[in-house]
Amino acid sequence: MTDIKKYQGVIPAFYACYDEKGEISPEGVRMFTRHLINKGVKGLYVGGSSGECIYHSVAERKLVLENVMAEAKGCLTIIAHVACNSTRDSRELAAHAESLGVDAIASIPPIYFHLPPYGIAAYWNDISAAAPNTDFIIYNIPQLAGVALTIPLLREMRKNPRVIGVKNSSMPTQDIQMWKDEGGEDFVVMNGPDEQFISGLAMGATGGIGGTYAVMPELFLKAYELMEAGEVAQARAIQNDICRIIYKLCEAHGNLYAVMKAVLRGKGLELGGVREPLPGLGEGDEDIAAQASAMIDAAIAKYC
Ligand SMILES: CC(=O)N[C@H](C=O)[C@@H](O)[C@H](O)[C@H](O)CO
Ligand SMILES: CC(=O)C(=O)O
Repeated sequence: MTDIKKYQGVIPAFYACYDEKGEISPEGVRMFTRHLINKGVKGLYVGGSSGECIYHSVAERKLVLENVMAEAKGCLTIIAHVACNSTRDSRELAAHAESLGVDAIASIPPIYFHLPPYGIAAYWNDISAAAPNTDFIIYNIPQLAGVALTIPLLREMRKNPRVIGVKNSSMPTQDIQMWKDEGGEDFVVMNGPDEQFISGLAMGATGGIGGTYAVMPELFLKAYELMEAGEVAQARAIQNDICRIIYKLCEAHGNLYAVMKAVLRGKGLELGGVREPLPGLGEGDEDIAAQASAMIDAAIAKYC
């Protein structure tokens, strides 16, 4: 039986941490993990989109997870995203994640080739079978993966007792309602789009996993707390500020993750840049990061 409480709350997506040469920095990973533990988040989503997983080798992804676990095991809920292009590599990461004692593994659908539903189910079940004692979370992100979760596919996947939930990054919050209704009371459904955090919660999401949480965890934690308490008006005020901050971050020429790491750099946390082909910071982007950082500080001072 899943302990749904483990997934109730704010789970930042972990960023890739590089040294000055652009290699994975184990020290950076540990420092960033400690930083987020100190902020009071519920857990971490490691090796997902925000973790730049698709640009990392299997060995690099293991190194990241090992260093996160060294700091966070036993004090945070850890969800390791393990999907690679091939089932073979994904299974290797799944088994590795289980050996480290993560709470759950997660997987996007197979990318590039749009496989039929039975091919997607086989991929997910093969990955899950490589971590036979670990919860499995389906990652639905149709706008990037190119294929979407459907109710028939979810029904098929729920024959696997390890499938405990969906991380839903599609834009309709209606999808959250559908997965939750199909899965039942104890089924975990995590909100993806940070711009709709409180709407996802209102539709019944268990909690959220998001790419921008790590630059402003205080705001997401406060919004979550207010939604739990039924204080929707104040939660909405925070959500509005969160959205304005995200729009500011997205004004930059550089990739969102590069800008968010610039924000964290300004707060004393050096996590490096982003791996190519993601565009790094361009002219004027430092200013945008500084403006976003000031907006974050002001919102924290106002609400937290
Ligand atoms: C498409 C995508 O990456 N979605 C992320 C996960 O659901 C979000 O957390 C975004 O990073 C966030 O909403 C910013 O747009
Ligand atoms: C943002 C997110 O959900 C990810 O990193 O996959």
